[in-house]
Amino acid sequence: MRVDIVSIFPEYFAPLDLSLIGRARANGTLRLAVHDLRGWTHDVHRTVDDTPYGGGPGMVMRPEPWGEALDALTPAELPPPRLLVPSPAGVPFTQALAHELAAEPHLLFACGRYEGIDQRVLDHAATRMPVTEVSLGDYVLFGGEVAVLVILEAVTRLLPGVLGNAGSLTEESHAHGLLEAPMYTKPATWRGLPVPEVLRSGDHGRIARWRRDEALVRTGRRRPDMLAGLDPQSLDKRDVAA
Ligand SMILES: CN1CCCC[C@@H]1Cn1ccc2ccc(-c3n[nH]c(N)c3C#N)cc21
Repeated sequence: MRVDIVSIFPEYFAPLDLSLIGRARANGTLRLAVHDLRGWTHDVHRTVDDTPYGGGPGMVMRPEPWGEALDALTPAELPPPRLLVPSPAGVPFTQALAHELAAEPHLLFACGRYEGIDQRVLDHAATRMPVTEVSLGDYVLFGGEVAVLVILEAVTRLLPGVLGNAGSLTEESHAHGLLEAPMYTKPATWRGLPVPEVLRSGDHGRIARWRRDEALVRTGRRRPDMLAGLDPQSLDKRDVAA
């Protein structure tokens, strides 16, 4: 997968040299490049923002540098990338969308700042590539960089070979529509608190049932909305009893 990121704070993405993403880049699974939007400005002050038409607080990101940046990163001889624009007004970023993005050959992230990017940048881009405005959640950040870090981590871990134990992808929260069951490791008792006996029983059927039951209870208590969205086909009669 090829990933291009455009931002006025390219240094935000230094952490992408670390850990599993760093390894994915080193082995070629992920080909990532970060670009400074100011590289597409032509004035001495390298201006990327201006006052909003219609008035109001703050500044808006000018369309010209963005237009030139997106042109430079979407050469006509290559298939167009999917443009992702983090925004509080975007569609919710979910595990399902992470899987969708993990299947894309080329992602192009546009990190806005200030009050956002001039809408015409997205409208013009949509005439030549798929554009998705995406939101991490119902809270407000300073800009899109943190969102790109989150999205990139969620997507990269789904790429083949990135996670050593691909099995963990099938057992984690949101993978099967439920929150993950509680996890334990040694010692068997810690500060007087024991590990649930079933997890030390060696009975894998009982363990799987216990984990399923715990996941259902935890999801019902913390995220009843997820239970409502669960495919009834994925439940069995023992779940109903749980
Ligand atoms: C505060 N300021 C005036 C109100 C509008 C937003 C603006 C700040 N801002 C500029 C670019 C930009 C991109 C993403 C986000 C963002 N906030 N919350 C999310 N879940 C986000 C995502 N993903 C915020 C951004």
